[in-house]
Amino acid sequence: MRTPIVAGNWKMFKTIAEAKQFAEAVKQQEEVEGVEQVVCAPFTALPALAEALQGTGIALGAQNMHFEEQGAFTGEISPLMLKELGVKYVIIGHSERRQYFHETDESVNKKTRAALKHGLRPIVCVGESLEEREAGETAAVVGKQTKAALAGADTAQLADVVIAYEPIWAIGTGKSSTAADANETIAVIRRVIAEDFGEAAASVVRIQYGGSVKPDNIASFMAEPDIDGALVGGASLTADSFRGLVLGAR
Ligand SMILES: O=C(CO)COP(=O)(O)O
Repeated sequence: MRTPIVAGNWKMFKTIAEAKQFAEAVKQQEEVEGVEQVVCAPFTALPALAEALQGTGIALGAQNMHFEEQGAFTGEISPLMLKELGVKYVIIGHSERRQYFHETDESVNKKTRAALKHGLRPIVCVGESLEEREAGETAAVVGKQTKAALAGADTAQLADVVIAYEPIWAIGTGKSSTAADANETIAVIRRVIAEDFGEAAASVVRIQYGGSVKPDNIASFMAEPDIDGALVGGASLTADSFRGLVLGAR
């Protein structure tokens, strides 16, 4: 049994004060069992959230990291720095980072392996563009991204890996994939992992859908056999909406 996982990706939203307000609002709510919950916040909000989220059942996540432990890499944050803050998850290779910050399959692979080496759980993002989808290349594109991201990982580490399938055309557009289409592509991802790491390892990897997930559509995705959770942008920004997502994922 794979435990469902709902992760909020706050992107470049929320000051420290706003992040604290979110945590305070969450504390007023009753805890929900049976769903792993993660908030991936901007670096600047992580220290305050590490404290403010204590006792809420929400784990802390980052949105990126460098693959080296330290060095002359101006502006970057290392796995050790995230660990020190109590960060548990880190988003790797989000399509916005691939598109705007030149992340490649190779850097995604280095970061994924570095996260696993340091005991951070990577949420590895894969997904096709609209052009690729219309050309019938979805399975090939996400298959290649998945294989490249996980190359060289230890089979035993796969239980700590989360893959987020986020079709680029569905991100922030209000146009989500159908649950059936998302499940079909996620099944492809699982098959590709099985080719490289075996059926047993592939069966424990959690694979999320992301792209315009809301409290009122998350249940339809969760009803699909291969979808284990969601990576959510816009709808993760308020405590009420985040709770709606978590309740819908049970
Ligand atoms: O990019 C996403 C999460 O990483 C999805 O964003 P939205 O949920 O805002 O579409």
